[in-house]
Amino acid sequence: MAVLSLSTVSKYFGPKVGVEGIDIEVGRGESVLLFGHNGSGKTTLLRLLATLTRPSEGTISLEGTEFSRDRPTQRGEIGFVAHETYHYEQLTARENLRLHARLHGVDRSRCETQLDAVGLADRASDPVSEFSHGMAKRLALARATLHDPLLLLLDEPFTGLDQESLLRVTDQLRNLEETTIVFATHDVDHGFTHADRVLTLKGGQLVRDIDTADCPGPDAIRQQYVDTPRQP
Ligand SMILES: Nc1ncnc2c1ncn2[C@@H]1O[C@H](COP(=O)(O)OP(=O)(O)OP(=O)(O)O)[C@@H](O)[C@H]1O
Repeated sequence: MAVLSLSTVSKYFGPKVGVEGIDIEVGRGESVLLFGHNGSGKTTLLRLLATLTRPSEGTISLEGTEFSRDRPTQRGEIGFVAHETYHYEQLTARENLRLHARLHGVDRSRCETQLDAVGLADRASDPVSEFSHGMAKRLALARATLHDPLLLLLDEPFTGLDQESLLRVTDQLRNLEETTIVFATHDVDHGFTHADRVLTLKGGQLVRDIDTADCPGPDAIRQQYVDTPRQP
């Protein structure tokens, strides 16, 4: 059974199309790259999957249970690293993770494991306001995976990372074999390395769904990007 199912999902912003008529099934442990021009619907789709916004039409299910329109109960099964990192800037890295641990009923000792995994153990007592962008992003990944979510959503996880942060983040992702991952990135090289499938969006619609195993490499994806003209 698919872990994640979308059936004719659309999201409209007034007359504007966010996404339209999306049908997707994603299996456990599968890693799916969302690809497309600016404005093609990647963030809208991630926000729908994160239950931060509701579809205008269609249904989304996680492990066979449909997201309820009023009160989605699946948030505890989902981890999300958005464009913004949304930390409490005045709190330390450890305090940020402990808050999240309390919220999800996770043992606080796991915070230390996570800080270590993203290479922030020696900065655990520093306020996040003193962190670089890459460090804040690493902490966001530690927070998003702290409660061992079934579904991990990542919006541009590689953007603005220095070499060390990039290695830490990619290492973390590689270790999440059981987690279903949906991520959007313009960094095709890293995206391709971590994806089992590439979904291409255009004007909010899903126009291509290919397994990376059937694709010659990131250049072919890049070429497809060039060949897919922008929506007017
Ligand atoms: N809150 C909103 N109000 C109105 N229109 C919106 C809103 N959010 C998204 N849109 C529109 O929905 C479409 C899809 O936007 P979205 O942010 O999902 O694209 P994207 O593929 O993530 O782009 P990028 O690569 O720039 O991050 C765009 O036309 C955008 O203008």
